[in-house]
Amino acid sequence: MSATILDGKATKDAIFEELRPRVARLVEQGQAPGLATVLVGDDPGSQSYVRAKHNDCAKVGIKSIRKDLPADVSQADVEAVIDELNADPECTGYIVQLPLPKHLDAGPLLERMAPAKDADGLHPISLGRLVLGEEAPLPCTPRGIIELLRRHDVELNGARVAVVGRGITVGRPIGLLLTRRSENSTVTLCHTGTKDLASEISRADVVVAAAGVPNLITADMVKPGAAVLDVGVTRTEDGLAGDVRPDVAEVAGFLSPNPGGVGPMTRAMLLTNVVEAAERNLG
Ligand SMILES: Nc1nc(=O)c2c([nH]1)NC[C@@H]1CN(c3ccc(C(=O)N[C@@H](CCC(=O)O)C(=O)O)cc3)C=[N+]21
Repeated sequence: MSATILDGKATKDAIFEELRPRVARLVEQGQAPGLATVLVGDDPGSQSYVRAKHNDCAKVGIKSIRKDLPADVSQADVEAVIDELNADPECTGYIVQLPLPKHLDAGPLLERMAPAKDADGLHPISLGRLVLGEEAPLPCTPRGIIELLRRHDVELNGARVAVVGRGITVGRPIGLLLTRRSENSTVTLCHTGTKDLASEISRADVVVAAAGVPNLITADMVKPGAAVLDVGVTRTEDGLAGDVRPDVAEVAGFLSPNPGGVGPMTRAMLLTNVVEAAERNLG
């Protein structure tokens, strides 16, 4: 048996097709969505992610604005850029690309962003609204994972989901989404303090591997037929490695590859958040 591939790239393309007419309608109504990115420094990985986001915007007709700042920019100068984007009517949503250089204090910068323009869904106000069950932009990677599963008819209602990793962008928030009534999953959050990871994984119908530990999830742990999402990426001497060992494909029912899985879905959800924010502005 070999797993059905959860193709994030093709699914992203399908979502872009759905966004294009919504963007055109917003433009007609004078509410053109505009995504801005704030990028500090010249990390090649970050630069390539940001470039991809601007290419995506061009594909669906969203205006995009780039704020590229030098690696040694001061906290005050980043604050000034954030204030400028908060005030700019052409920017309806934006992100500050993470990680930021160590001399910058990320928390106060992210909190300074206007919550209505939070395209990542990671602003403390957005995360608070998610906990409260209020409408808010949703964190892009968790939302992308759920969308990828839904579009491949993977059952979430009543499913046992094992999440591995408690990071802010994926592991911590995804349980909030999956345990809403609309998803109705039962979630176990595993982390470095988990006593028996293999036994937690073996019970799961869906495994979300977001630990950033290469090959952490192995075929012997996975319940036959389970859906496994490889979210972690680590740069190793032999190139990029995911959290899921390739032999998992022989046991899993569904597998999201890395690259080509959750990464493109994250970008599709970023643009979805921007379009939805512009639609909310229309009322
Ligand atoms: N404020 C902020 N928001 C983010 O969403 C954010 C961030 N900072 N910092 C870094 C991480 C990482 N991230 C990725 C998004 C898409 C791909 C993606 O599309 N990857 C392609 C491959 C792209 C390539 O090969 O370069 C794939 O998986 O197929 C990867 C990684 C978003 N992040």
